Amino acid sequence: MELRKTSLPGVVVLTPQRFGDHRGFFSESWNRRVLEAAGLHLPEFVQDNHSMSLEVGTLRGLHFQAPPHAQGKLVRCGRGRLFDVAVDIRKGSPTYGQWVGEELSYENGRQLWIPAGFLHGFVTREPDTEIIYKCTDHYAPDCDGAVRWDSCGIDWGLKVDPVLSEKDTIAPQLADFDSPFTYEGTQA
Ligand SMILES: Cc1cn([C@H]2C[C@H](O)[C@@H](COP(=O)(O)OP(=O)(O)O[C@H]3O[C@@H](C)C(=O)[C@@H](O)[C@H]3O)O2)c(=O)[nH]c1=O
Repeated sequence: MELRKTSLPGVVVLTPQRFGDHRGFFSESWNRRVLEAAGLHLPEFVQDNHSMSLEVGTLRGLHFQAPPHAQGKLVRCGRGRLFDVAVDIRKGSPTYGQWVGEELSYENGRQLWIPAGFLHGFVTREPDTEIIYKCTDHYAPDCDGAVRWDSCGIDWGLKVDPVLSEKDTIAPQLADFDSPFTYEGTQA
């Protein structure tokens, strides 16, 4: 397991080991003991999500769940290729409003750990791209929230207009958004 810090403290890129042979490969996509030995202590996960997006340029985000159902997410790509993004929305954080992005693909096997207190979103870079992510809290529609994808200065690398949900089209701009999160220092 290889761990790489990003420019946002707490957001980490993980690359699990792959064992290739004539059949293909084997990889432990999640192993708490291995991660803890490498120094990353993550909260308990209670829900796994899986979605597929048909078209290149499908953009889902930027999403969060507010406390008391805030979610940390461990994200990977099951098929295809996507650009995954986290934005710090913890009030008082030295990196409030800053973003990091990482390309996650079936080929590279990378994962992104996004703690609670960050927006999450992604755009697909191949047709039929699948994303799979573990969450630290259950889905709570009443706590569900979104910020406009184009209000955080993110370079999505888009070559076409994104395919969006209705909810994501009408989300507020980051500048008009009153975040429910407060900075409490860097945490897993
Ligand atoms: C997120 C979620 C949605 N749903 C339902 C609600 C709705 O009918 C349908 C589609 O929901 P959405 O449009 O919110 O799906 P989507 O736009 O893919 O939302 C997801 O985007 C990424 C970026 C995230 O980080 C996730 O947490 C989640 O917000 O699935 C669940 O049943 N459980 C869940 O955990």
